[in-house]
Amino acid sequence: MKIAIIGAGNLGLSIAKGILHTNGATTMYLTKRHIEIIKEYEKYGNVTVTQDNKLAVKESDVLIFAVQPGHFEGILQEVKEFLTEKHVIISTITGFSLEKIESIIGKDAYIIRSMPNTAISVGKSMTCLCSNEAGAKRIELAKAIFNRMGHSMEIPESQMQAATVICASGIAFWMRLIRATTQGAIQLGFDAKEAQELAMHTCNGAASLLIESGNHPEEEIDRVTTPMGCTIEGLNEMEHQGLSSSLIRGIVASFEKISQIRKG
Ligand SMILES: NC(=O)C1=CN([C@@H]2O[C@H](COP(=O)(O)OP(=O)(O)OC[C@H]3O[C@@H](n4cnc5c(N)ncnc54)[C@H](OP(=O)(O)O)[C@@H]3O)[C@@H](O)[C@H]2O)C=CC1
Ligand SMILES: O=C(O)[C@@H]1CCC=N1
Repeated sequence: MKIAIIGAGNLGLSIAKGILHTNGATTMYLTKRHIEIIKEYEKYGNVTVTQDNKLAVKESDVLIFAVQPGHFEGILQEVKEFLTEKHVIISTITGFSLEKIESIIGKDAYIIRSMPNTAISVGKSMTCLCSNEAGAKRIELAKAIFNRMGHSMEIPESQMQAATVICASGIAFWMRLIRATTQGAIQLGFDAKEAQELAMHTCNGAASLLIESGNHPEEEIDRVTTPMGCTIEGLNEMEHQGLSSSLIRGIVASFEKISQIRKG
């Protein structure tokens, strides 16, 4: 697979790492304007780092766009004359609709919108996908690419905004929960490194329990909460302080912000 990542920033480089980690490409082009800081990626023999988006497009089949929303249209205009039938266009851009992409490069292009997260760098991204009508013929290919680097789900485009909050921003939300747990553990006497180790692996265990058992979280909570014990005491205090409520409100605020970005 010949892959280009147009916009090798935070997300683009995470995808590049995930692809390298899984030997997912025969050749990979990484583009950005200031390439000095990513030149080191050329140590992987099959990687070319360049400012030249047109070259990357001509030399690749799968094009993953990971630039800021305000840059996307200009870049599509720049490369559109080099797009051919061989290309699969995968956009990670928040709030940029399939219709808008089609209006720039045409309805016949195979266009996929994807919403991965930065855990793609370690092969653990939850990635949501949707496509335009033509792109439906390439959605299985896109799923195969992202399934090598985590788990994917095809969703209607109308849910992409919600998926952005839950899956992409979600990484930051979970990080803060892990960080807060770490701070609690430090207060209880663990040193900082140990505290983070305890928090990370407990979080990993909780998610794995649900993934592997298919159980509802409350079923697992019931197994932990001894009557009159310390777990229910802590959990109820967290809820009195608004734990679930603040998470839900944060998720909704994040969702509403994307609507503003789209309008802007
Ligand atoms: N970060 C995340 O976790 C997620 C981000 N997204 C979406 O992915 C997109 C990228 O986000 P993120 O990685 O955080 O943003 P970054 O700003 O980190 O990365 C964007 C990159 O695009 C490059 N760029 C800008 N102009 C051009 C150009 N003309 N040609 C080639 N490259 C260019 C920039 O580098 P330079 O200035 O050197 O050109 C920069 O490295 C956004 O649309 C975001 O909504 C989606 C899911 C998760
Ligand atoms: O914060 C943002 O707007 C982008 C989209 C999801 C993750 N980062």
